[in-house]
Formats: sequence, structure tokens, C-alpha cells
Amino acid sequence: MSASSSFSSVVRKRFLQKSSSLFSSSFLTRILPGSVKNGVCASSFKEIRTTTTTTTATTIPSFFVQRKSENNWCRPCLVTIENFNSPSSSSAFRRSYASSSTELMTSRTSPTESAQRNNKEKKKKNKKKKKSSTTTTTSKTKAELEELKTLMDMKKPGKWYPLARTMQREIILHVGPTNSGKTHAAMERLKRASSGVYCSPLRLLAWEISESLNKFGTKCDLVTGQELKRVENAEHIACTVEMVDVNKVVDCAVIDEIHLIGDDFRGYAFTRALLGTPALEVHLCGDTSCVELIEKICKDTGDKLRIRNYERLSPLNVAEEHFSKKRLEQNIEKGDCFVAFSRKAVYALKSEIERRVPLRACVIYGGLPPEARSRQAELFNKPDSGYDLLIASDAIGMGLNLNIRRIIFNELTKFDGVEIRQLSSPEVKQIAGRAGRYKMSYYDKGGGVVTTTDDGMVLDGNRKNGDNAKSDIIKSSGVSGLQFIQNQLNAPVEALKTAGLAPTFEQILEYCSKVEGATLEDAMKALSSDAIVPKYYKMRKSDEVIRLAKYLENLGMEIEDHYTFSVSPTSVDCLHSMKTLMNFAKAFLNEGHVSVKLIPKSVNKHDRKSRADAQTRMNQRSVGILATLEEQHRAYDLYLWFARRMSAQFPEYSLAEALRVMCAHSIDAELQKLSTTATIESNSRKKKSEKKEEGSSKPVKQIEELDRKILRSAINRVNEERKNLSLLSKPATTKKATTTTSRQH
Ligand SMILES: Nc1ncnc2c1ncn2[C@@H]1O[C@H](COP(=O)(O)OP(=O)(O)OP(=O)(O)O)[C@@H](O)[C@H]1O
Repeated sequence: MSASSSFSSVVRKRFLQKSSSLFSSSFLTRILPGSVKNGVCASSFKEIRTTTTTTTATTIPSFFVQRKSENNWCRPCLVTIENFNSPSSSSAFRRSYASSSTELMTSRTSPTESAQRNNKEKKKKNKKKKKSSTTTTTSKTKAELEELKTLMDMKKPGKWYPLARTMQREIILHVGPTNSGKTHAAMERLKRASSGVYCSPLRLLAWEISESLNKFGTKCDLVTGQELKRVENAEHIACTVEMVDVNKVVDCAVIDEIHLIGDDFRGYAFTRALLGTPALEVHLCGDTSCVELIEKICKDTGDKLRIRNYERLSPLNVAEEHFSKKRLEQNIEKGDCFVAFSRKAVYALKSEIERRVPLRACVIYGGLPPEARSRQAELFNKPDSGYDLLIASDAIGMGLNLNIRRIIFNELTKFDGVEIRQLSSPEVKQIAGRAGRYKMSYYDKGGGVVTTTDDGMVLDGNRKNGDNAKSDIIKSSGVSGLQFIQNQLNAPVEALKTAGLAPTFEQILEYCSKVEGATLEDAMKALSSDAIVPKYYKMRKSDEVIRLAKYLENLGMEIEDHYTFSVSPTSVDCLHSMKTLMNFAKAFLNEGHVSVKLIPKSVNKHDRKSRADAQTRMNQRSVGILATLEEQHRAYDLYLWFARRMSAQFPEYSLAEALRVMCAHSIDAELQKLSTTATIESNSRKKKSEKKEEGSSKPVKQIEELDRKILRSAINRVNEERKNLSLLSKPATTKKATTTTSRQH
């Protein structure tokens, strides 16, 4: 069988089902000058045909695919099989195709069928496992080893993604420090393009961009792991970087915070977006650390690269004196943002500050849902909201436009999941850079200021182990907190050495089929450690995925489902998250459909026997409630994530969405309460007028009213979902299948 016909059999079916890339004939002529033969892309072309396309260098077999969409035939789509012909990367196309489709894997069977099939598979697998545990990978033949070697060969990522490779792309790299206008420049271009995609490192940022593009009049869809919001006739998409469609051709793409390409965990998604986005113009925004790496990658792909350098738009000064917490009452000013690196520290600071001064503080930290973060940012930015301070973790370093005058580092070290370490230079630059944002209140009043509290320098004998270590680092460095900040801001940018890559599901499948008895965990470990990649690439750190794969292994899922569950956004260190995942997995296997009701209740872990004063106990209780709400919110998010991929098995999408909205509003209300109680106390101590108290409880009432409205709409949705569920309990009906599928696409 020739390469092209084997390719055809593999891909034909999948393309008919899924291809959504649309080309016009004029577009094809533009991307492949003089190469489109005999009018292949004429509008009358109505089926898949194998043909030959001549590029400037070689003759390569390719496909023109056309798909019927509602009443009209779509324009044809071109796929080359250059990589398919190369023995060293026999599945290069499938790999690149899969890398888009695995982001949104859909189930192909009805829930009942799936449950039955899963049970059978489970038994079969357990039998197979027992057998194969004796025949280990040591008994591999030479041919098998050769095949494995081929699978591990990922020496040419620059040749993957055939669709992008057929295009003459222009890459424009916008580099500069924070607040230098690089994203603004790229967005100006995107707004005016006839079609485009914005790839965001954060969901929050994707929401903001889709909202601002729609407001501007450029219709824009929103696509994240959990959401899909279609706008009629939209030609633009704002998505999280993991969700970018490498099969959809657009005129212009923007990949924000491209320096994250070097991140050990998420870097692979940026690499995929960079290599695979089929756009004529690709704008990359980031700091100067990634210039050399991008140059190397573009050399491999053959894309034209232009670099544009930017300077900071407003000054950023290090204060002459540190911020003395002892004299907090005298030193604090509106527009101050205190930075701490744990949820606990953020709330402790908020409580302390609100007790001592009659000002209220917003909070922003990683665990806070994006909706709540966005509302906290809005409250802080609004001049008359009653919130003038911000207490935040490094979650403010990216995305949010905040009206900060002064950044005050309360800590200069952070726990990074492994150890307590000093803040790195890029971290200090990214966080400090938030002060004095261009075109906001303080940029023309001397710009931004950065300082530290005295905590950064003083060694406190009463501190616990971790805290002592924290002080020791600073002490041993022999510099004061302010000097440390100045040094980190002045430090030259360190060039990124490697870009992330991740094994795709197709490769994992291939590994499991080649190595008898290999589990998902084995495949991921082997592919992460043994894959051969160019020296400026690295395989993604998959520790969490591997841990989840291991955790779920004994359930005996089909490998495809096992993979989907393992890559789900489950926090392995959170008991509630793990329990939720296990409940979902068991119901998925045994019932074939999963209900939101399976999300376990969160337990409020606040210390009821605390001997603190009444006020502190009240605050502790609120912080405890917030923690449980955050857990619940993450669980609804997880449900939505699955519902986007397996809509038939996770049918309660709208219910989960309504509950998530309610939960986010409850978080807002609890945050308001937390501020209100602290402010009331602070006010009464300072004998302030009662007027302020009334004002402060008003937003709480508004939010409660909003919650009631959402609750009512949620009840309506529940009733609707129940109707759907009763349909589900009958033998698989076509009606169900159509409703769920239409929601996905
Ligand atoms: N030419 C401009 N006209 C109006 N506003 C601008 C202009 N350039 C930048 N801004 C505004 O300045 C702020 C910073 O710009 P932008 O977000 O593009 O910077 P950046 O370099 O991408 O920063 P960061 O990496 O910190 O996000 C934004 O609020 C942006 O809207």
C-alpha cells in the first residue's frame, strides 16, 4: 500500500467528520503561489480527492477536502502528507492532527453503550494485565525496538503541522518589558484583520479579549477548556492557548505571553500554537528572553520572522525607603498593592490592614475563580467603589489591567511546590511592572513605585521552620529587601534555552500497541524521558498527569477515556478535587452518564476551637467558607471541562454552568462580608459615622439579590436537565445525541 493510500484510509473518515478548515481559491493561490493545479480548488469540487501539489521545493501528495455544511458546500481544505512519507515520522500528520483533536476529544458512543463496553473492557484488561505482567518489555524483538525508536524520534517538530507548513507565514515578534504596549499593537492588527485568533495564557484574559473585541464591533467567539460561546457570523476567536484550532485558517493570530513557551508544564501548548496555527500573520508578544529561541524555531519552520522592540511606557521607580508596617497607618496610601504568596498570607494581610486603617482591600490570588478575580479587579479600579487597596499573589503578574500606584512586596520568597526560594528576576519584573500602568490614574503622576515591607529583611526568632528558611535566604544574600528588588529589576534578561513539547494521545496509543502490557503511565513516562528531541526543545513535565493516570489505573478504563481523565484539570493535591474525579470516573464507567450531584460537599476546615477574639474568629470562618466555595467552583469547572469533551456522558452542562455562576457570586458576597465586618470594626474603633456602614452593606444586598435571580434560573435549568436525564435513562435516543453534539460544535 502506498503512503498516500494508507494516509487516505487513516485520515479520510476523520476529515469528513471533523475538518473545519476553510480555504478560498484565492487564498490557496496566495499561500502556494503557482502551485494549485488545474483549478482543484474550484467551488464545484465536492469530495475528497488525492492529488499532487507542487510547492517551490518539492512535489508532495496532498488532499483537498470538502465538507457539506448545512445547505452549502464548504470551500476545500488542503492537507499535505510530506511528513507521512518520511519513515522517521510515520505518524507525523496524525500526531499533529491529533494534537488538535485531543484537546477536545468527543465520545463516539451513547452513554449506555459506553458503560457496557467499559465493563467488558475492564474485565478483558484485567485478564490481559495479569498475563502481561509476566511478559515484560525486556522480551521485545529487534524489529519492535526499531519501531519504538521511530516512535521516540521527534527530531523535527519544525516539520509538523502540515497545514501551517504549506503556508508562507510571517511571524512578528513584539518584545519588551511589561507595560510597553506590545499586546496593544498586536491587538490593533487583530481587530482589523478579516479573521483571527487570540491565544491567551489565561481564561480570564480570553474572556476580556472576546468581550473587548465584541464591544469594538469585531465579532468574536470564546473558546476555553470549559466554555464555548459562539457569536453569530464571528470570524474571530479568543481562546486559551491549549484550545487553538490548528486546522482553522485565519488571516491573523496573536499568541500572548509567548515567553511561557519555556515553561516546564504549559510550554508545549505555546509551542503547538506557534508551530501549528495556520495564519498568514502570527503576532507573538512577550519579553526579550525568547528572541533567540523563536529565531531557531522559525528557521526550522521556514517562516519569515520580524522582531519589534518596545520600551516601557511609564517609569517604574524603586522607593528610597522600605514600607514600615509598624507605621502602616501613616504610610499606607490609596492605590497600594501588597504582594504575598499564599492564600493564607493574603487574607492575614487583608485582615490586619483593614483592622488598622479605615480602607478596604480587594484580593486576587491563584485559587480565586477567574470571575471573582475579574470583579475584584473591577472594584479596585473603580474610583468610587469603596475599595482602595489590593492584596494579591503573583496572580496579578499576568493579564489584568490594574490601577496600582505602588507595589509593596510583603515577601521576597515563595514556595514553588518543591522548595522555598527567592523570587526570580522575571517574577519581580512581572509583578513590579503592574505599578503605574499606562493610561491609568498613576502613569502621569510619576509612574509606578515598588518597595518592600520590613519583613523582607528582619530575622524573626519566633518564626516557624519555613519562615526561618525564608529569612535565611534573604539574610545570606547579604542585601536588603530594596537592594534585592533593584538587583532583580536590573538583572539582564536570561535567554530561554528550550521550548516545551508534549507527547500526543496518538503517540501514547502507538506506544501501548507496540509494548505489550504497557499502561498509560508507562507510555507517558517512556515518551517523556526517552523521546529524542532537538536540543532547543524539551518534553513537558507530566508528573501530575502520570499521578492521575496511576490513580485511575485500577478502574480499567479504555485507554482513550483513561487519557482524557488523566489530563483533566484536576488538582492532585486537593482531596476534594480527587474525590470529585473518582466519583465522575466511577459513574462514567458504571452508569454511562455523570450527574453534577456527584460532586461531594466541601467541608469547612476552619478551626472552630480557635481562641482568637470574636472578630478574628468571624474572619476565619469567612475565609473557611471561601475555601469551600473555591473547591466547589473548581469541581463545577471540572464537570464543564468533561461536558465539553463527552457531552453524552456529562449531560448537565447548563446546570453545572448555573451552579458555577452562583458559586462565583457567593464568593463575591463572602468577600464583601469579610471586608464589611473588618471595616465596621475598624470604623467603630475610629468612631466614624454610620453612613459608611450602610454604604458597605449595600453591595452585599445587591449580590444577594443577584444570587436569588441566578438561583431561580438554575432551578429552571435543573428541570430542563431532568427532562433530558429521563430521556437518557431510556435506550439511547437520537434526540439526545443531537442536542449534545450540537452544543459542542
Ligand atoms: N498606543 C496606545 N494607545 C492607548 N493605550 C495604549 C497604547 N499602548 C498601550 N496602551 C495601554 O497601555 C497598557 C499596557 O499596554 P499592553 O498591555 O499592550 O502592554 P504590554 O507590554 O503587553 O504589557 P504586559 O506584558 O504587562 O501585559 C494597556 O492598558 C494598553 O491598553
